[in-house]
Amino acid sequence: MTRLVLVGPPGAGKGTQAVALSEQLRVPHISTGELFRAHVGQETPLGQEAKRYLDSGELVPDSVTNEMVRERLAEPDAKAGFLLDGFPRNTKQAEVLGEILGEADVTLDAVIQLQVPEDVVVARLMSRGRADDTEEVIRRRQQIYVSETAPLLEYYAGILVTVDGVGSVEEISGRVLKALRDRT
Ligand SMILES: Nc1ncnc2c1ncn2[C@@H]1O[C@H](COP(=O)(O)OP(=O)(O)O)[C@@H](O)[C@H]1O
Repeated sequence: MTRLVLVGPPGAGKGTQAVALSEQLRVPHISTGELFRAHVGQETPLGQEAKRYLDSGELVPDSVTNEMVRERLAEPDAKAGFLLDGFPRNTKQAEVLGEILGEADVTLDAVIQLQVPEDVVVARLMSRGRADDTEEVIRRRQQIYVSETAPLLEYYAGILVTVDGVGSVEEISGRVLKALRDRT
């Protein structure tokens, strides 16, 4: 049970849970948002391309995102497993992920959905204060989640594990680990 994807609206706590879960499961945490922010911070060509999308809350074009993920998954530490956070974010990206894994003859074990009511999500984001956490950009990211990312729940219906994302960090990671155990 080591190749996992974490899905949930912005503010669902994916990043926080991913850190806790990747420690417990001993797999690398791969966050596309963090990878993009690192590129922007280091002013790489990819970062220069991605910056305006991050600033506005739009998705970075699939061609850029997919290549970045492909390279990250090719690194040795991702061979035995990974926890993807923020990717895929639409069904096209999910298809590309399927191709990347197919080339290595492996498949996803589970897609974990963190379920959090929208008012809780917005309150969390407003108090977080990251550069892209202004009200307008938050609203745009939520819209994109509904229109682009939520269809993944259908796409992954067969391996979807839905977990209540309201509670303490430990409570929620405990729920995820239990749900993964109960599944097999
Ligand atoms: N898979 C992806 N495809 C396209 N853009 C992405 C992807 N992952 C992250 N991004 C970009 O990075 C931004 C921040 O992502 P992330 O850190 O996951 O934040 P959040 O989960 O709060 O939306 C997104 O708004 C988007 O611009």
